[in-house]
Amino acid sequence: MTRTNLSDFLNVCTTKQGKGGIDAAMVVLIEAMADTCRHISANIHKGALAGILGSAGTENVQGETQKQLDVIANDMLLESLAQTGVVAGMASEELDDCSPVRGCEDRPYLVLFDPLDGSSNIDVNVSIGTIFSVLQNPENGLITNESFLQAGHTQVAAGYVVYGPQTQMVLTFGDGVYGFTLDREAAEFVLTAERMQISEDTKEFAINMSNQRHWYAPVQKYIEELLMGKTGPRGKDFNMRWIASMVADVHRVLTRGGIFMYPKDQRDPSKPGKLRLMYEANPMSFLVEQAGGTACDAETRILDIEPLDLHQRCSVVLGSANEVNRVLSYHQTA
Ligand SMILES: O=P(O)(O)OC[C@H]1O[C@](O)(COP(=O)(O)O)[C@@H](O)[C@@H]1O
Ligand SMILES: [Mg+2]
Ligand SMILES: [Mg+2]
Repeated sequence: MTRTNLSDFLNVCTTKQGKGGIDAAMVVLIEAMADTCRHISANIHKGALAGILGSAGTENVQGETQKQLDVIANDMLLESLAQTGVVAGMASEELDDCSPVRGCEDRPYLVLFDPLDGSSNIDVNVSIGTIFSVLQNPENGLITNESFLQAGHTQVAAGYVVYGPQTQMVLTFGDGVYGFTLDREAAEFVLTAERMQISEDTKEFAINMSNQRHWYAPVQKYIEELLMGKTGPRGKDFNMRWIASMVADVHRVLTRGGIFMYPKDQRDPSKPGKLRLMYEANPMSFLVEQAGGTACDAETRILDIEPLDLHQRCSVVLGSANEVNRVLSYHQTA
C-alpha cells in the first residue's frame, strides 16, 4: 500500500483547478496547523506529567472558566499561524476580539478556531479536539472583527483534529472530506480516509438528554419517537451516544453516520443554542455537507447564516440527511 502523507496530499491539491484546488499559501497554512496540533497532541498525551491539566483560573469572553489546556492550545495556534507569512488575522473562542497580525493586513487568509473543544473532558481523559475555519482576507485595510463576519459558505477550508485513542486530522477544501492519522514516530499525518461519506439513514443519535425538559416541542416530538423504538412510529430501535466534545461526536457521525443535535431551548431566549457559529458550527457544517450530510439550525442551512458577531451562538442539527430533514420538517409544521 502506498503511503500518502499530508504534504503529498496538499501538493496534489495545488495541481487541481477550481473545486478543491488550493494555492501555495494554503499549503503553508495547513502544514502549520497540522504541526501545531501535533504538538498540542503531544502535550495532551503527557497530561499530568506535563502539568497541563486543571483550571487556568481565568474566564473567556463567554464567561466560561478556562482550562490550562484551552490557554496553551490557543497561544500555540496564535503564535505559529502568525509566523506562517500567509495569515493576516485570527479569531478564537478564547479571545474577546480578533487578533490581527500587525503590519500584515495584505496576507491572504483569516483563521478562526476553537483551540480546545470539549474542555470538560480534558481532566477525565476523554477525546477532545481543535476545530478551524479558513476564510479569504477581504483585504480592505485593517483587520477587525467585521473582517471575519462572512457566511459559512464562503469558507475556503475547514477541519478539525481529534485527540482520541488516535490523533486524526479531518479536512476539506470544498471537494470531499479527507482523514489523516498521526504517525507519532514519523511525526507526520498520513492519509487514512478518502472521501468520507455520511450515510443518509442512521439508527444513532447524539443529544444531551439532561436538557430534555427545556427543549421546544418539535425536538421533544422527534426524540420521543426515537426513544419509542421498534414499537413506535419509526419502527426501529435507535442507539444514543453523547461524548460532550463536539469534535468527537461529529467525528463519529462522519465515520459511521448518525445525527448530532444541540438545539436552542427555553432556558435563555437570548442564547440561540450553546455552540458557536463561527468556529464550531460553520467548519463542522462545511465538513458534513462535503461528506453528503446535512447541517441546519432546525430552520435554515447553517452555512447560509449571515453572522453578526464573532461569538454568536446557534442551534445545530447535523449528520445523516434523512434524519436532519425530518427534524427540519417537524419545525416547519410546528
Ligand atoms: O456539556 P454539554 O452541555 O453537554 O455541552 C457539550 C458541548 O459543549 C462543547 O464542549 C463546547 O465546546 P468547548 O469545550 O470548546 O467550550 C461542545 O464540544 C460539546 O458538544
Ligand atoms: Mg468547542
Ligand atoms: Mg473550546
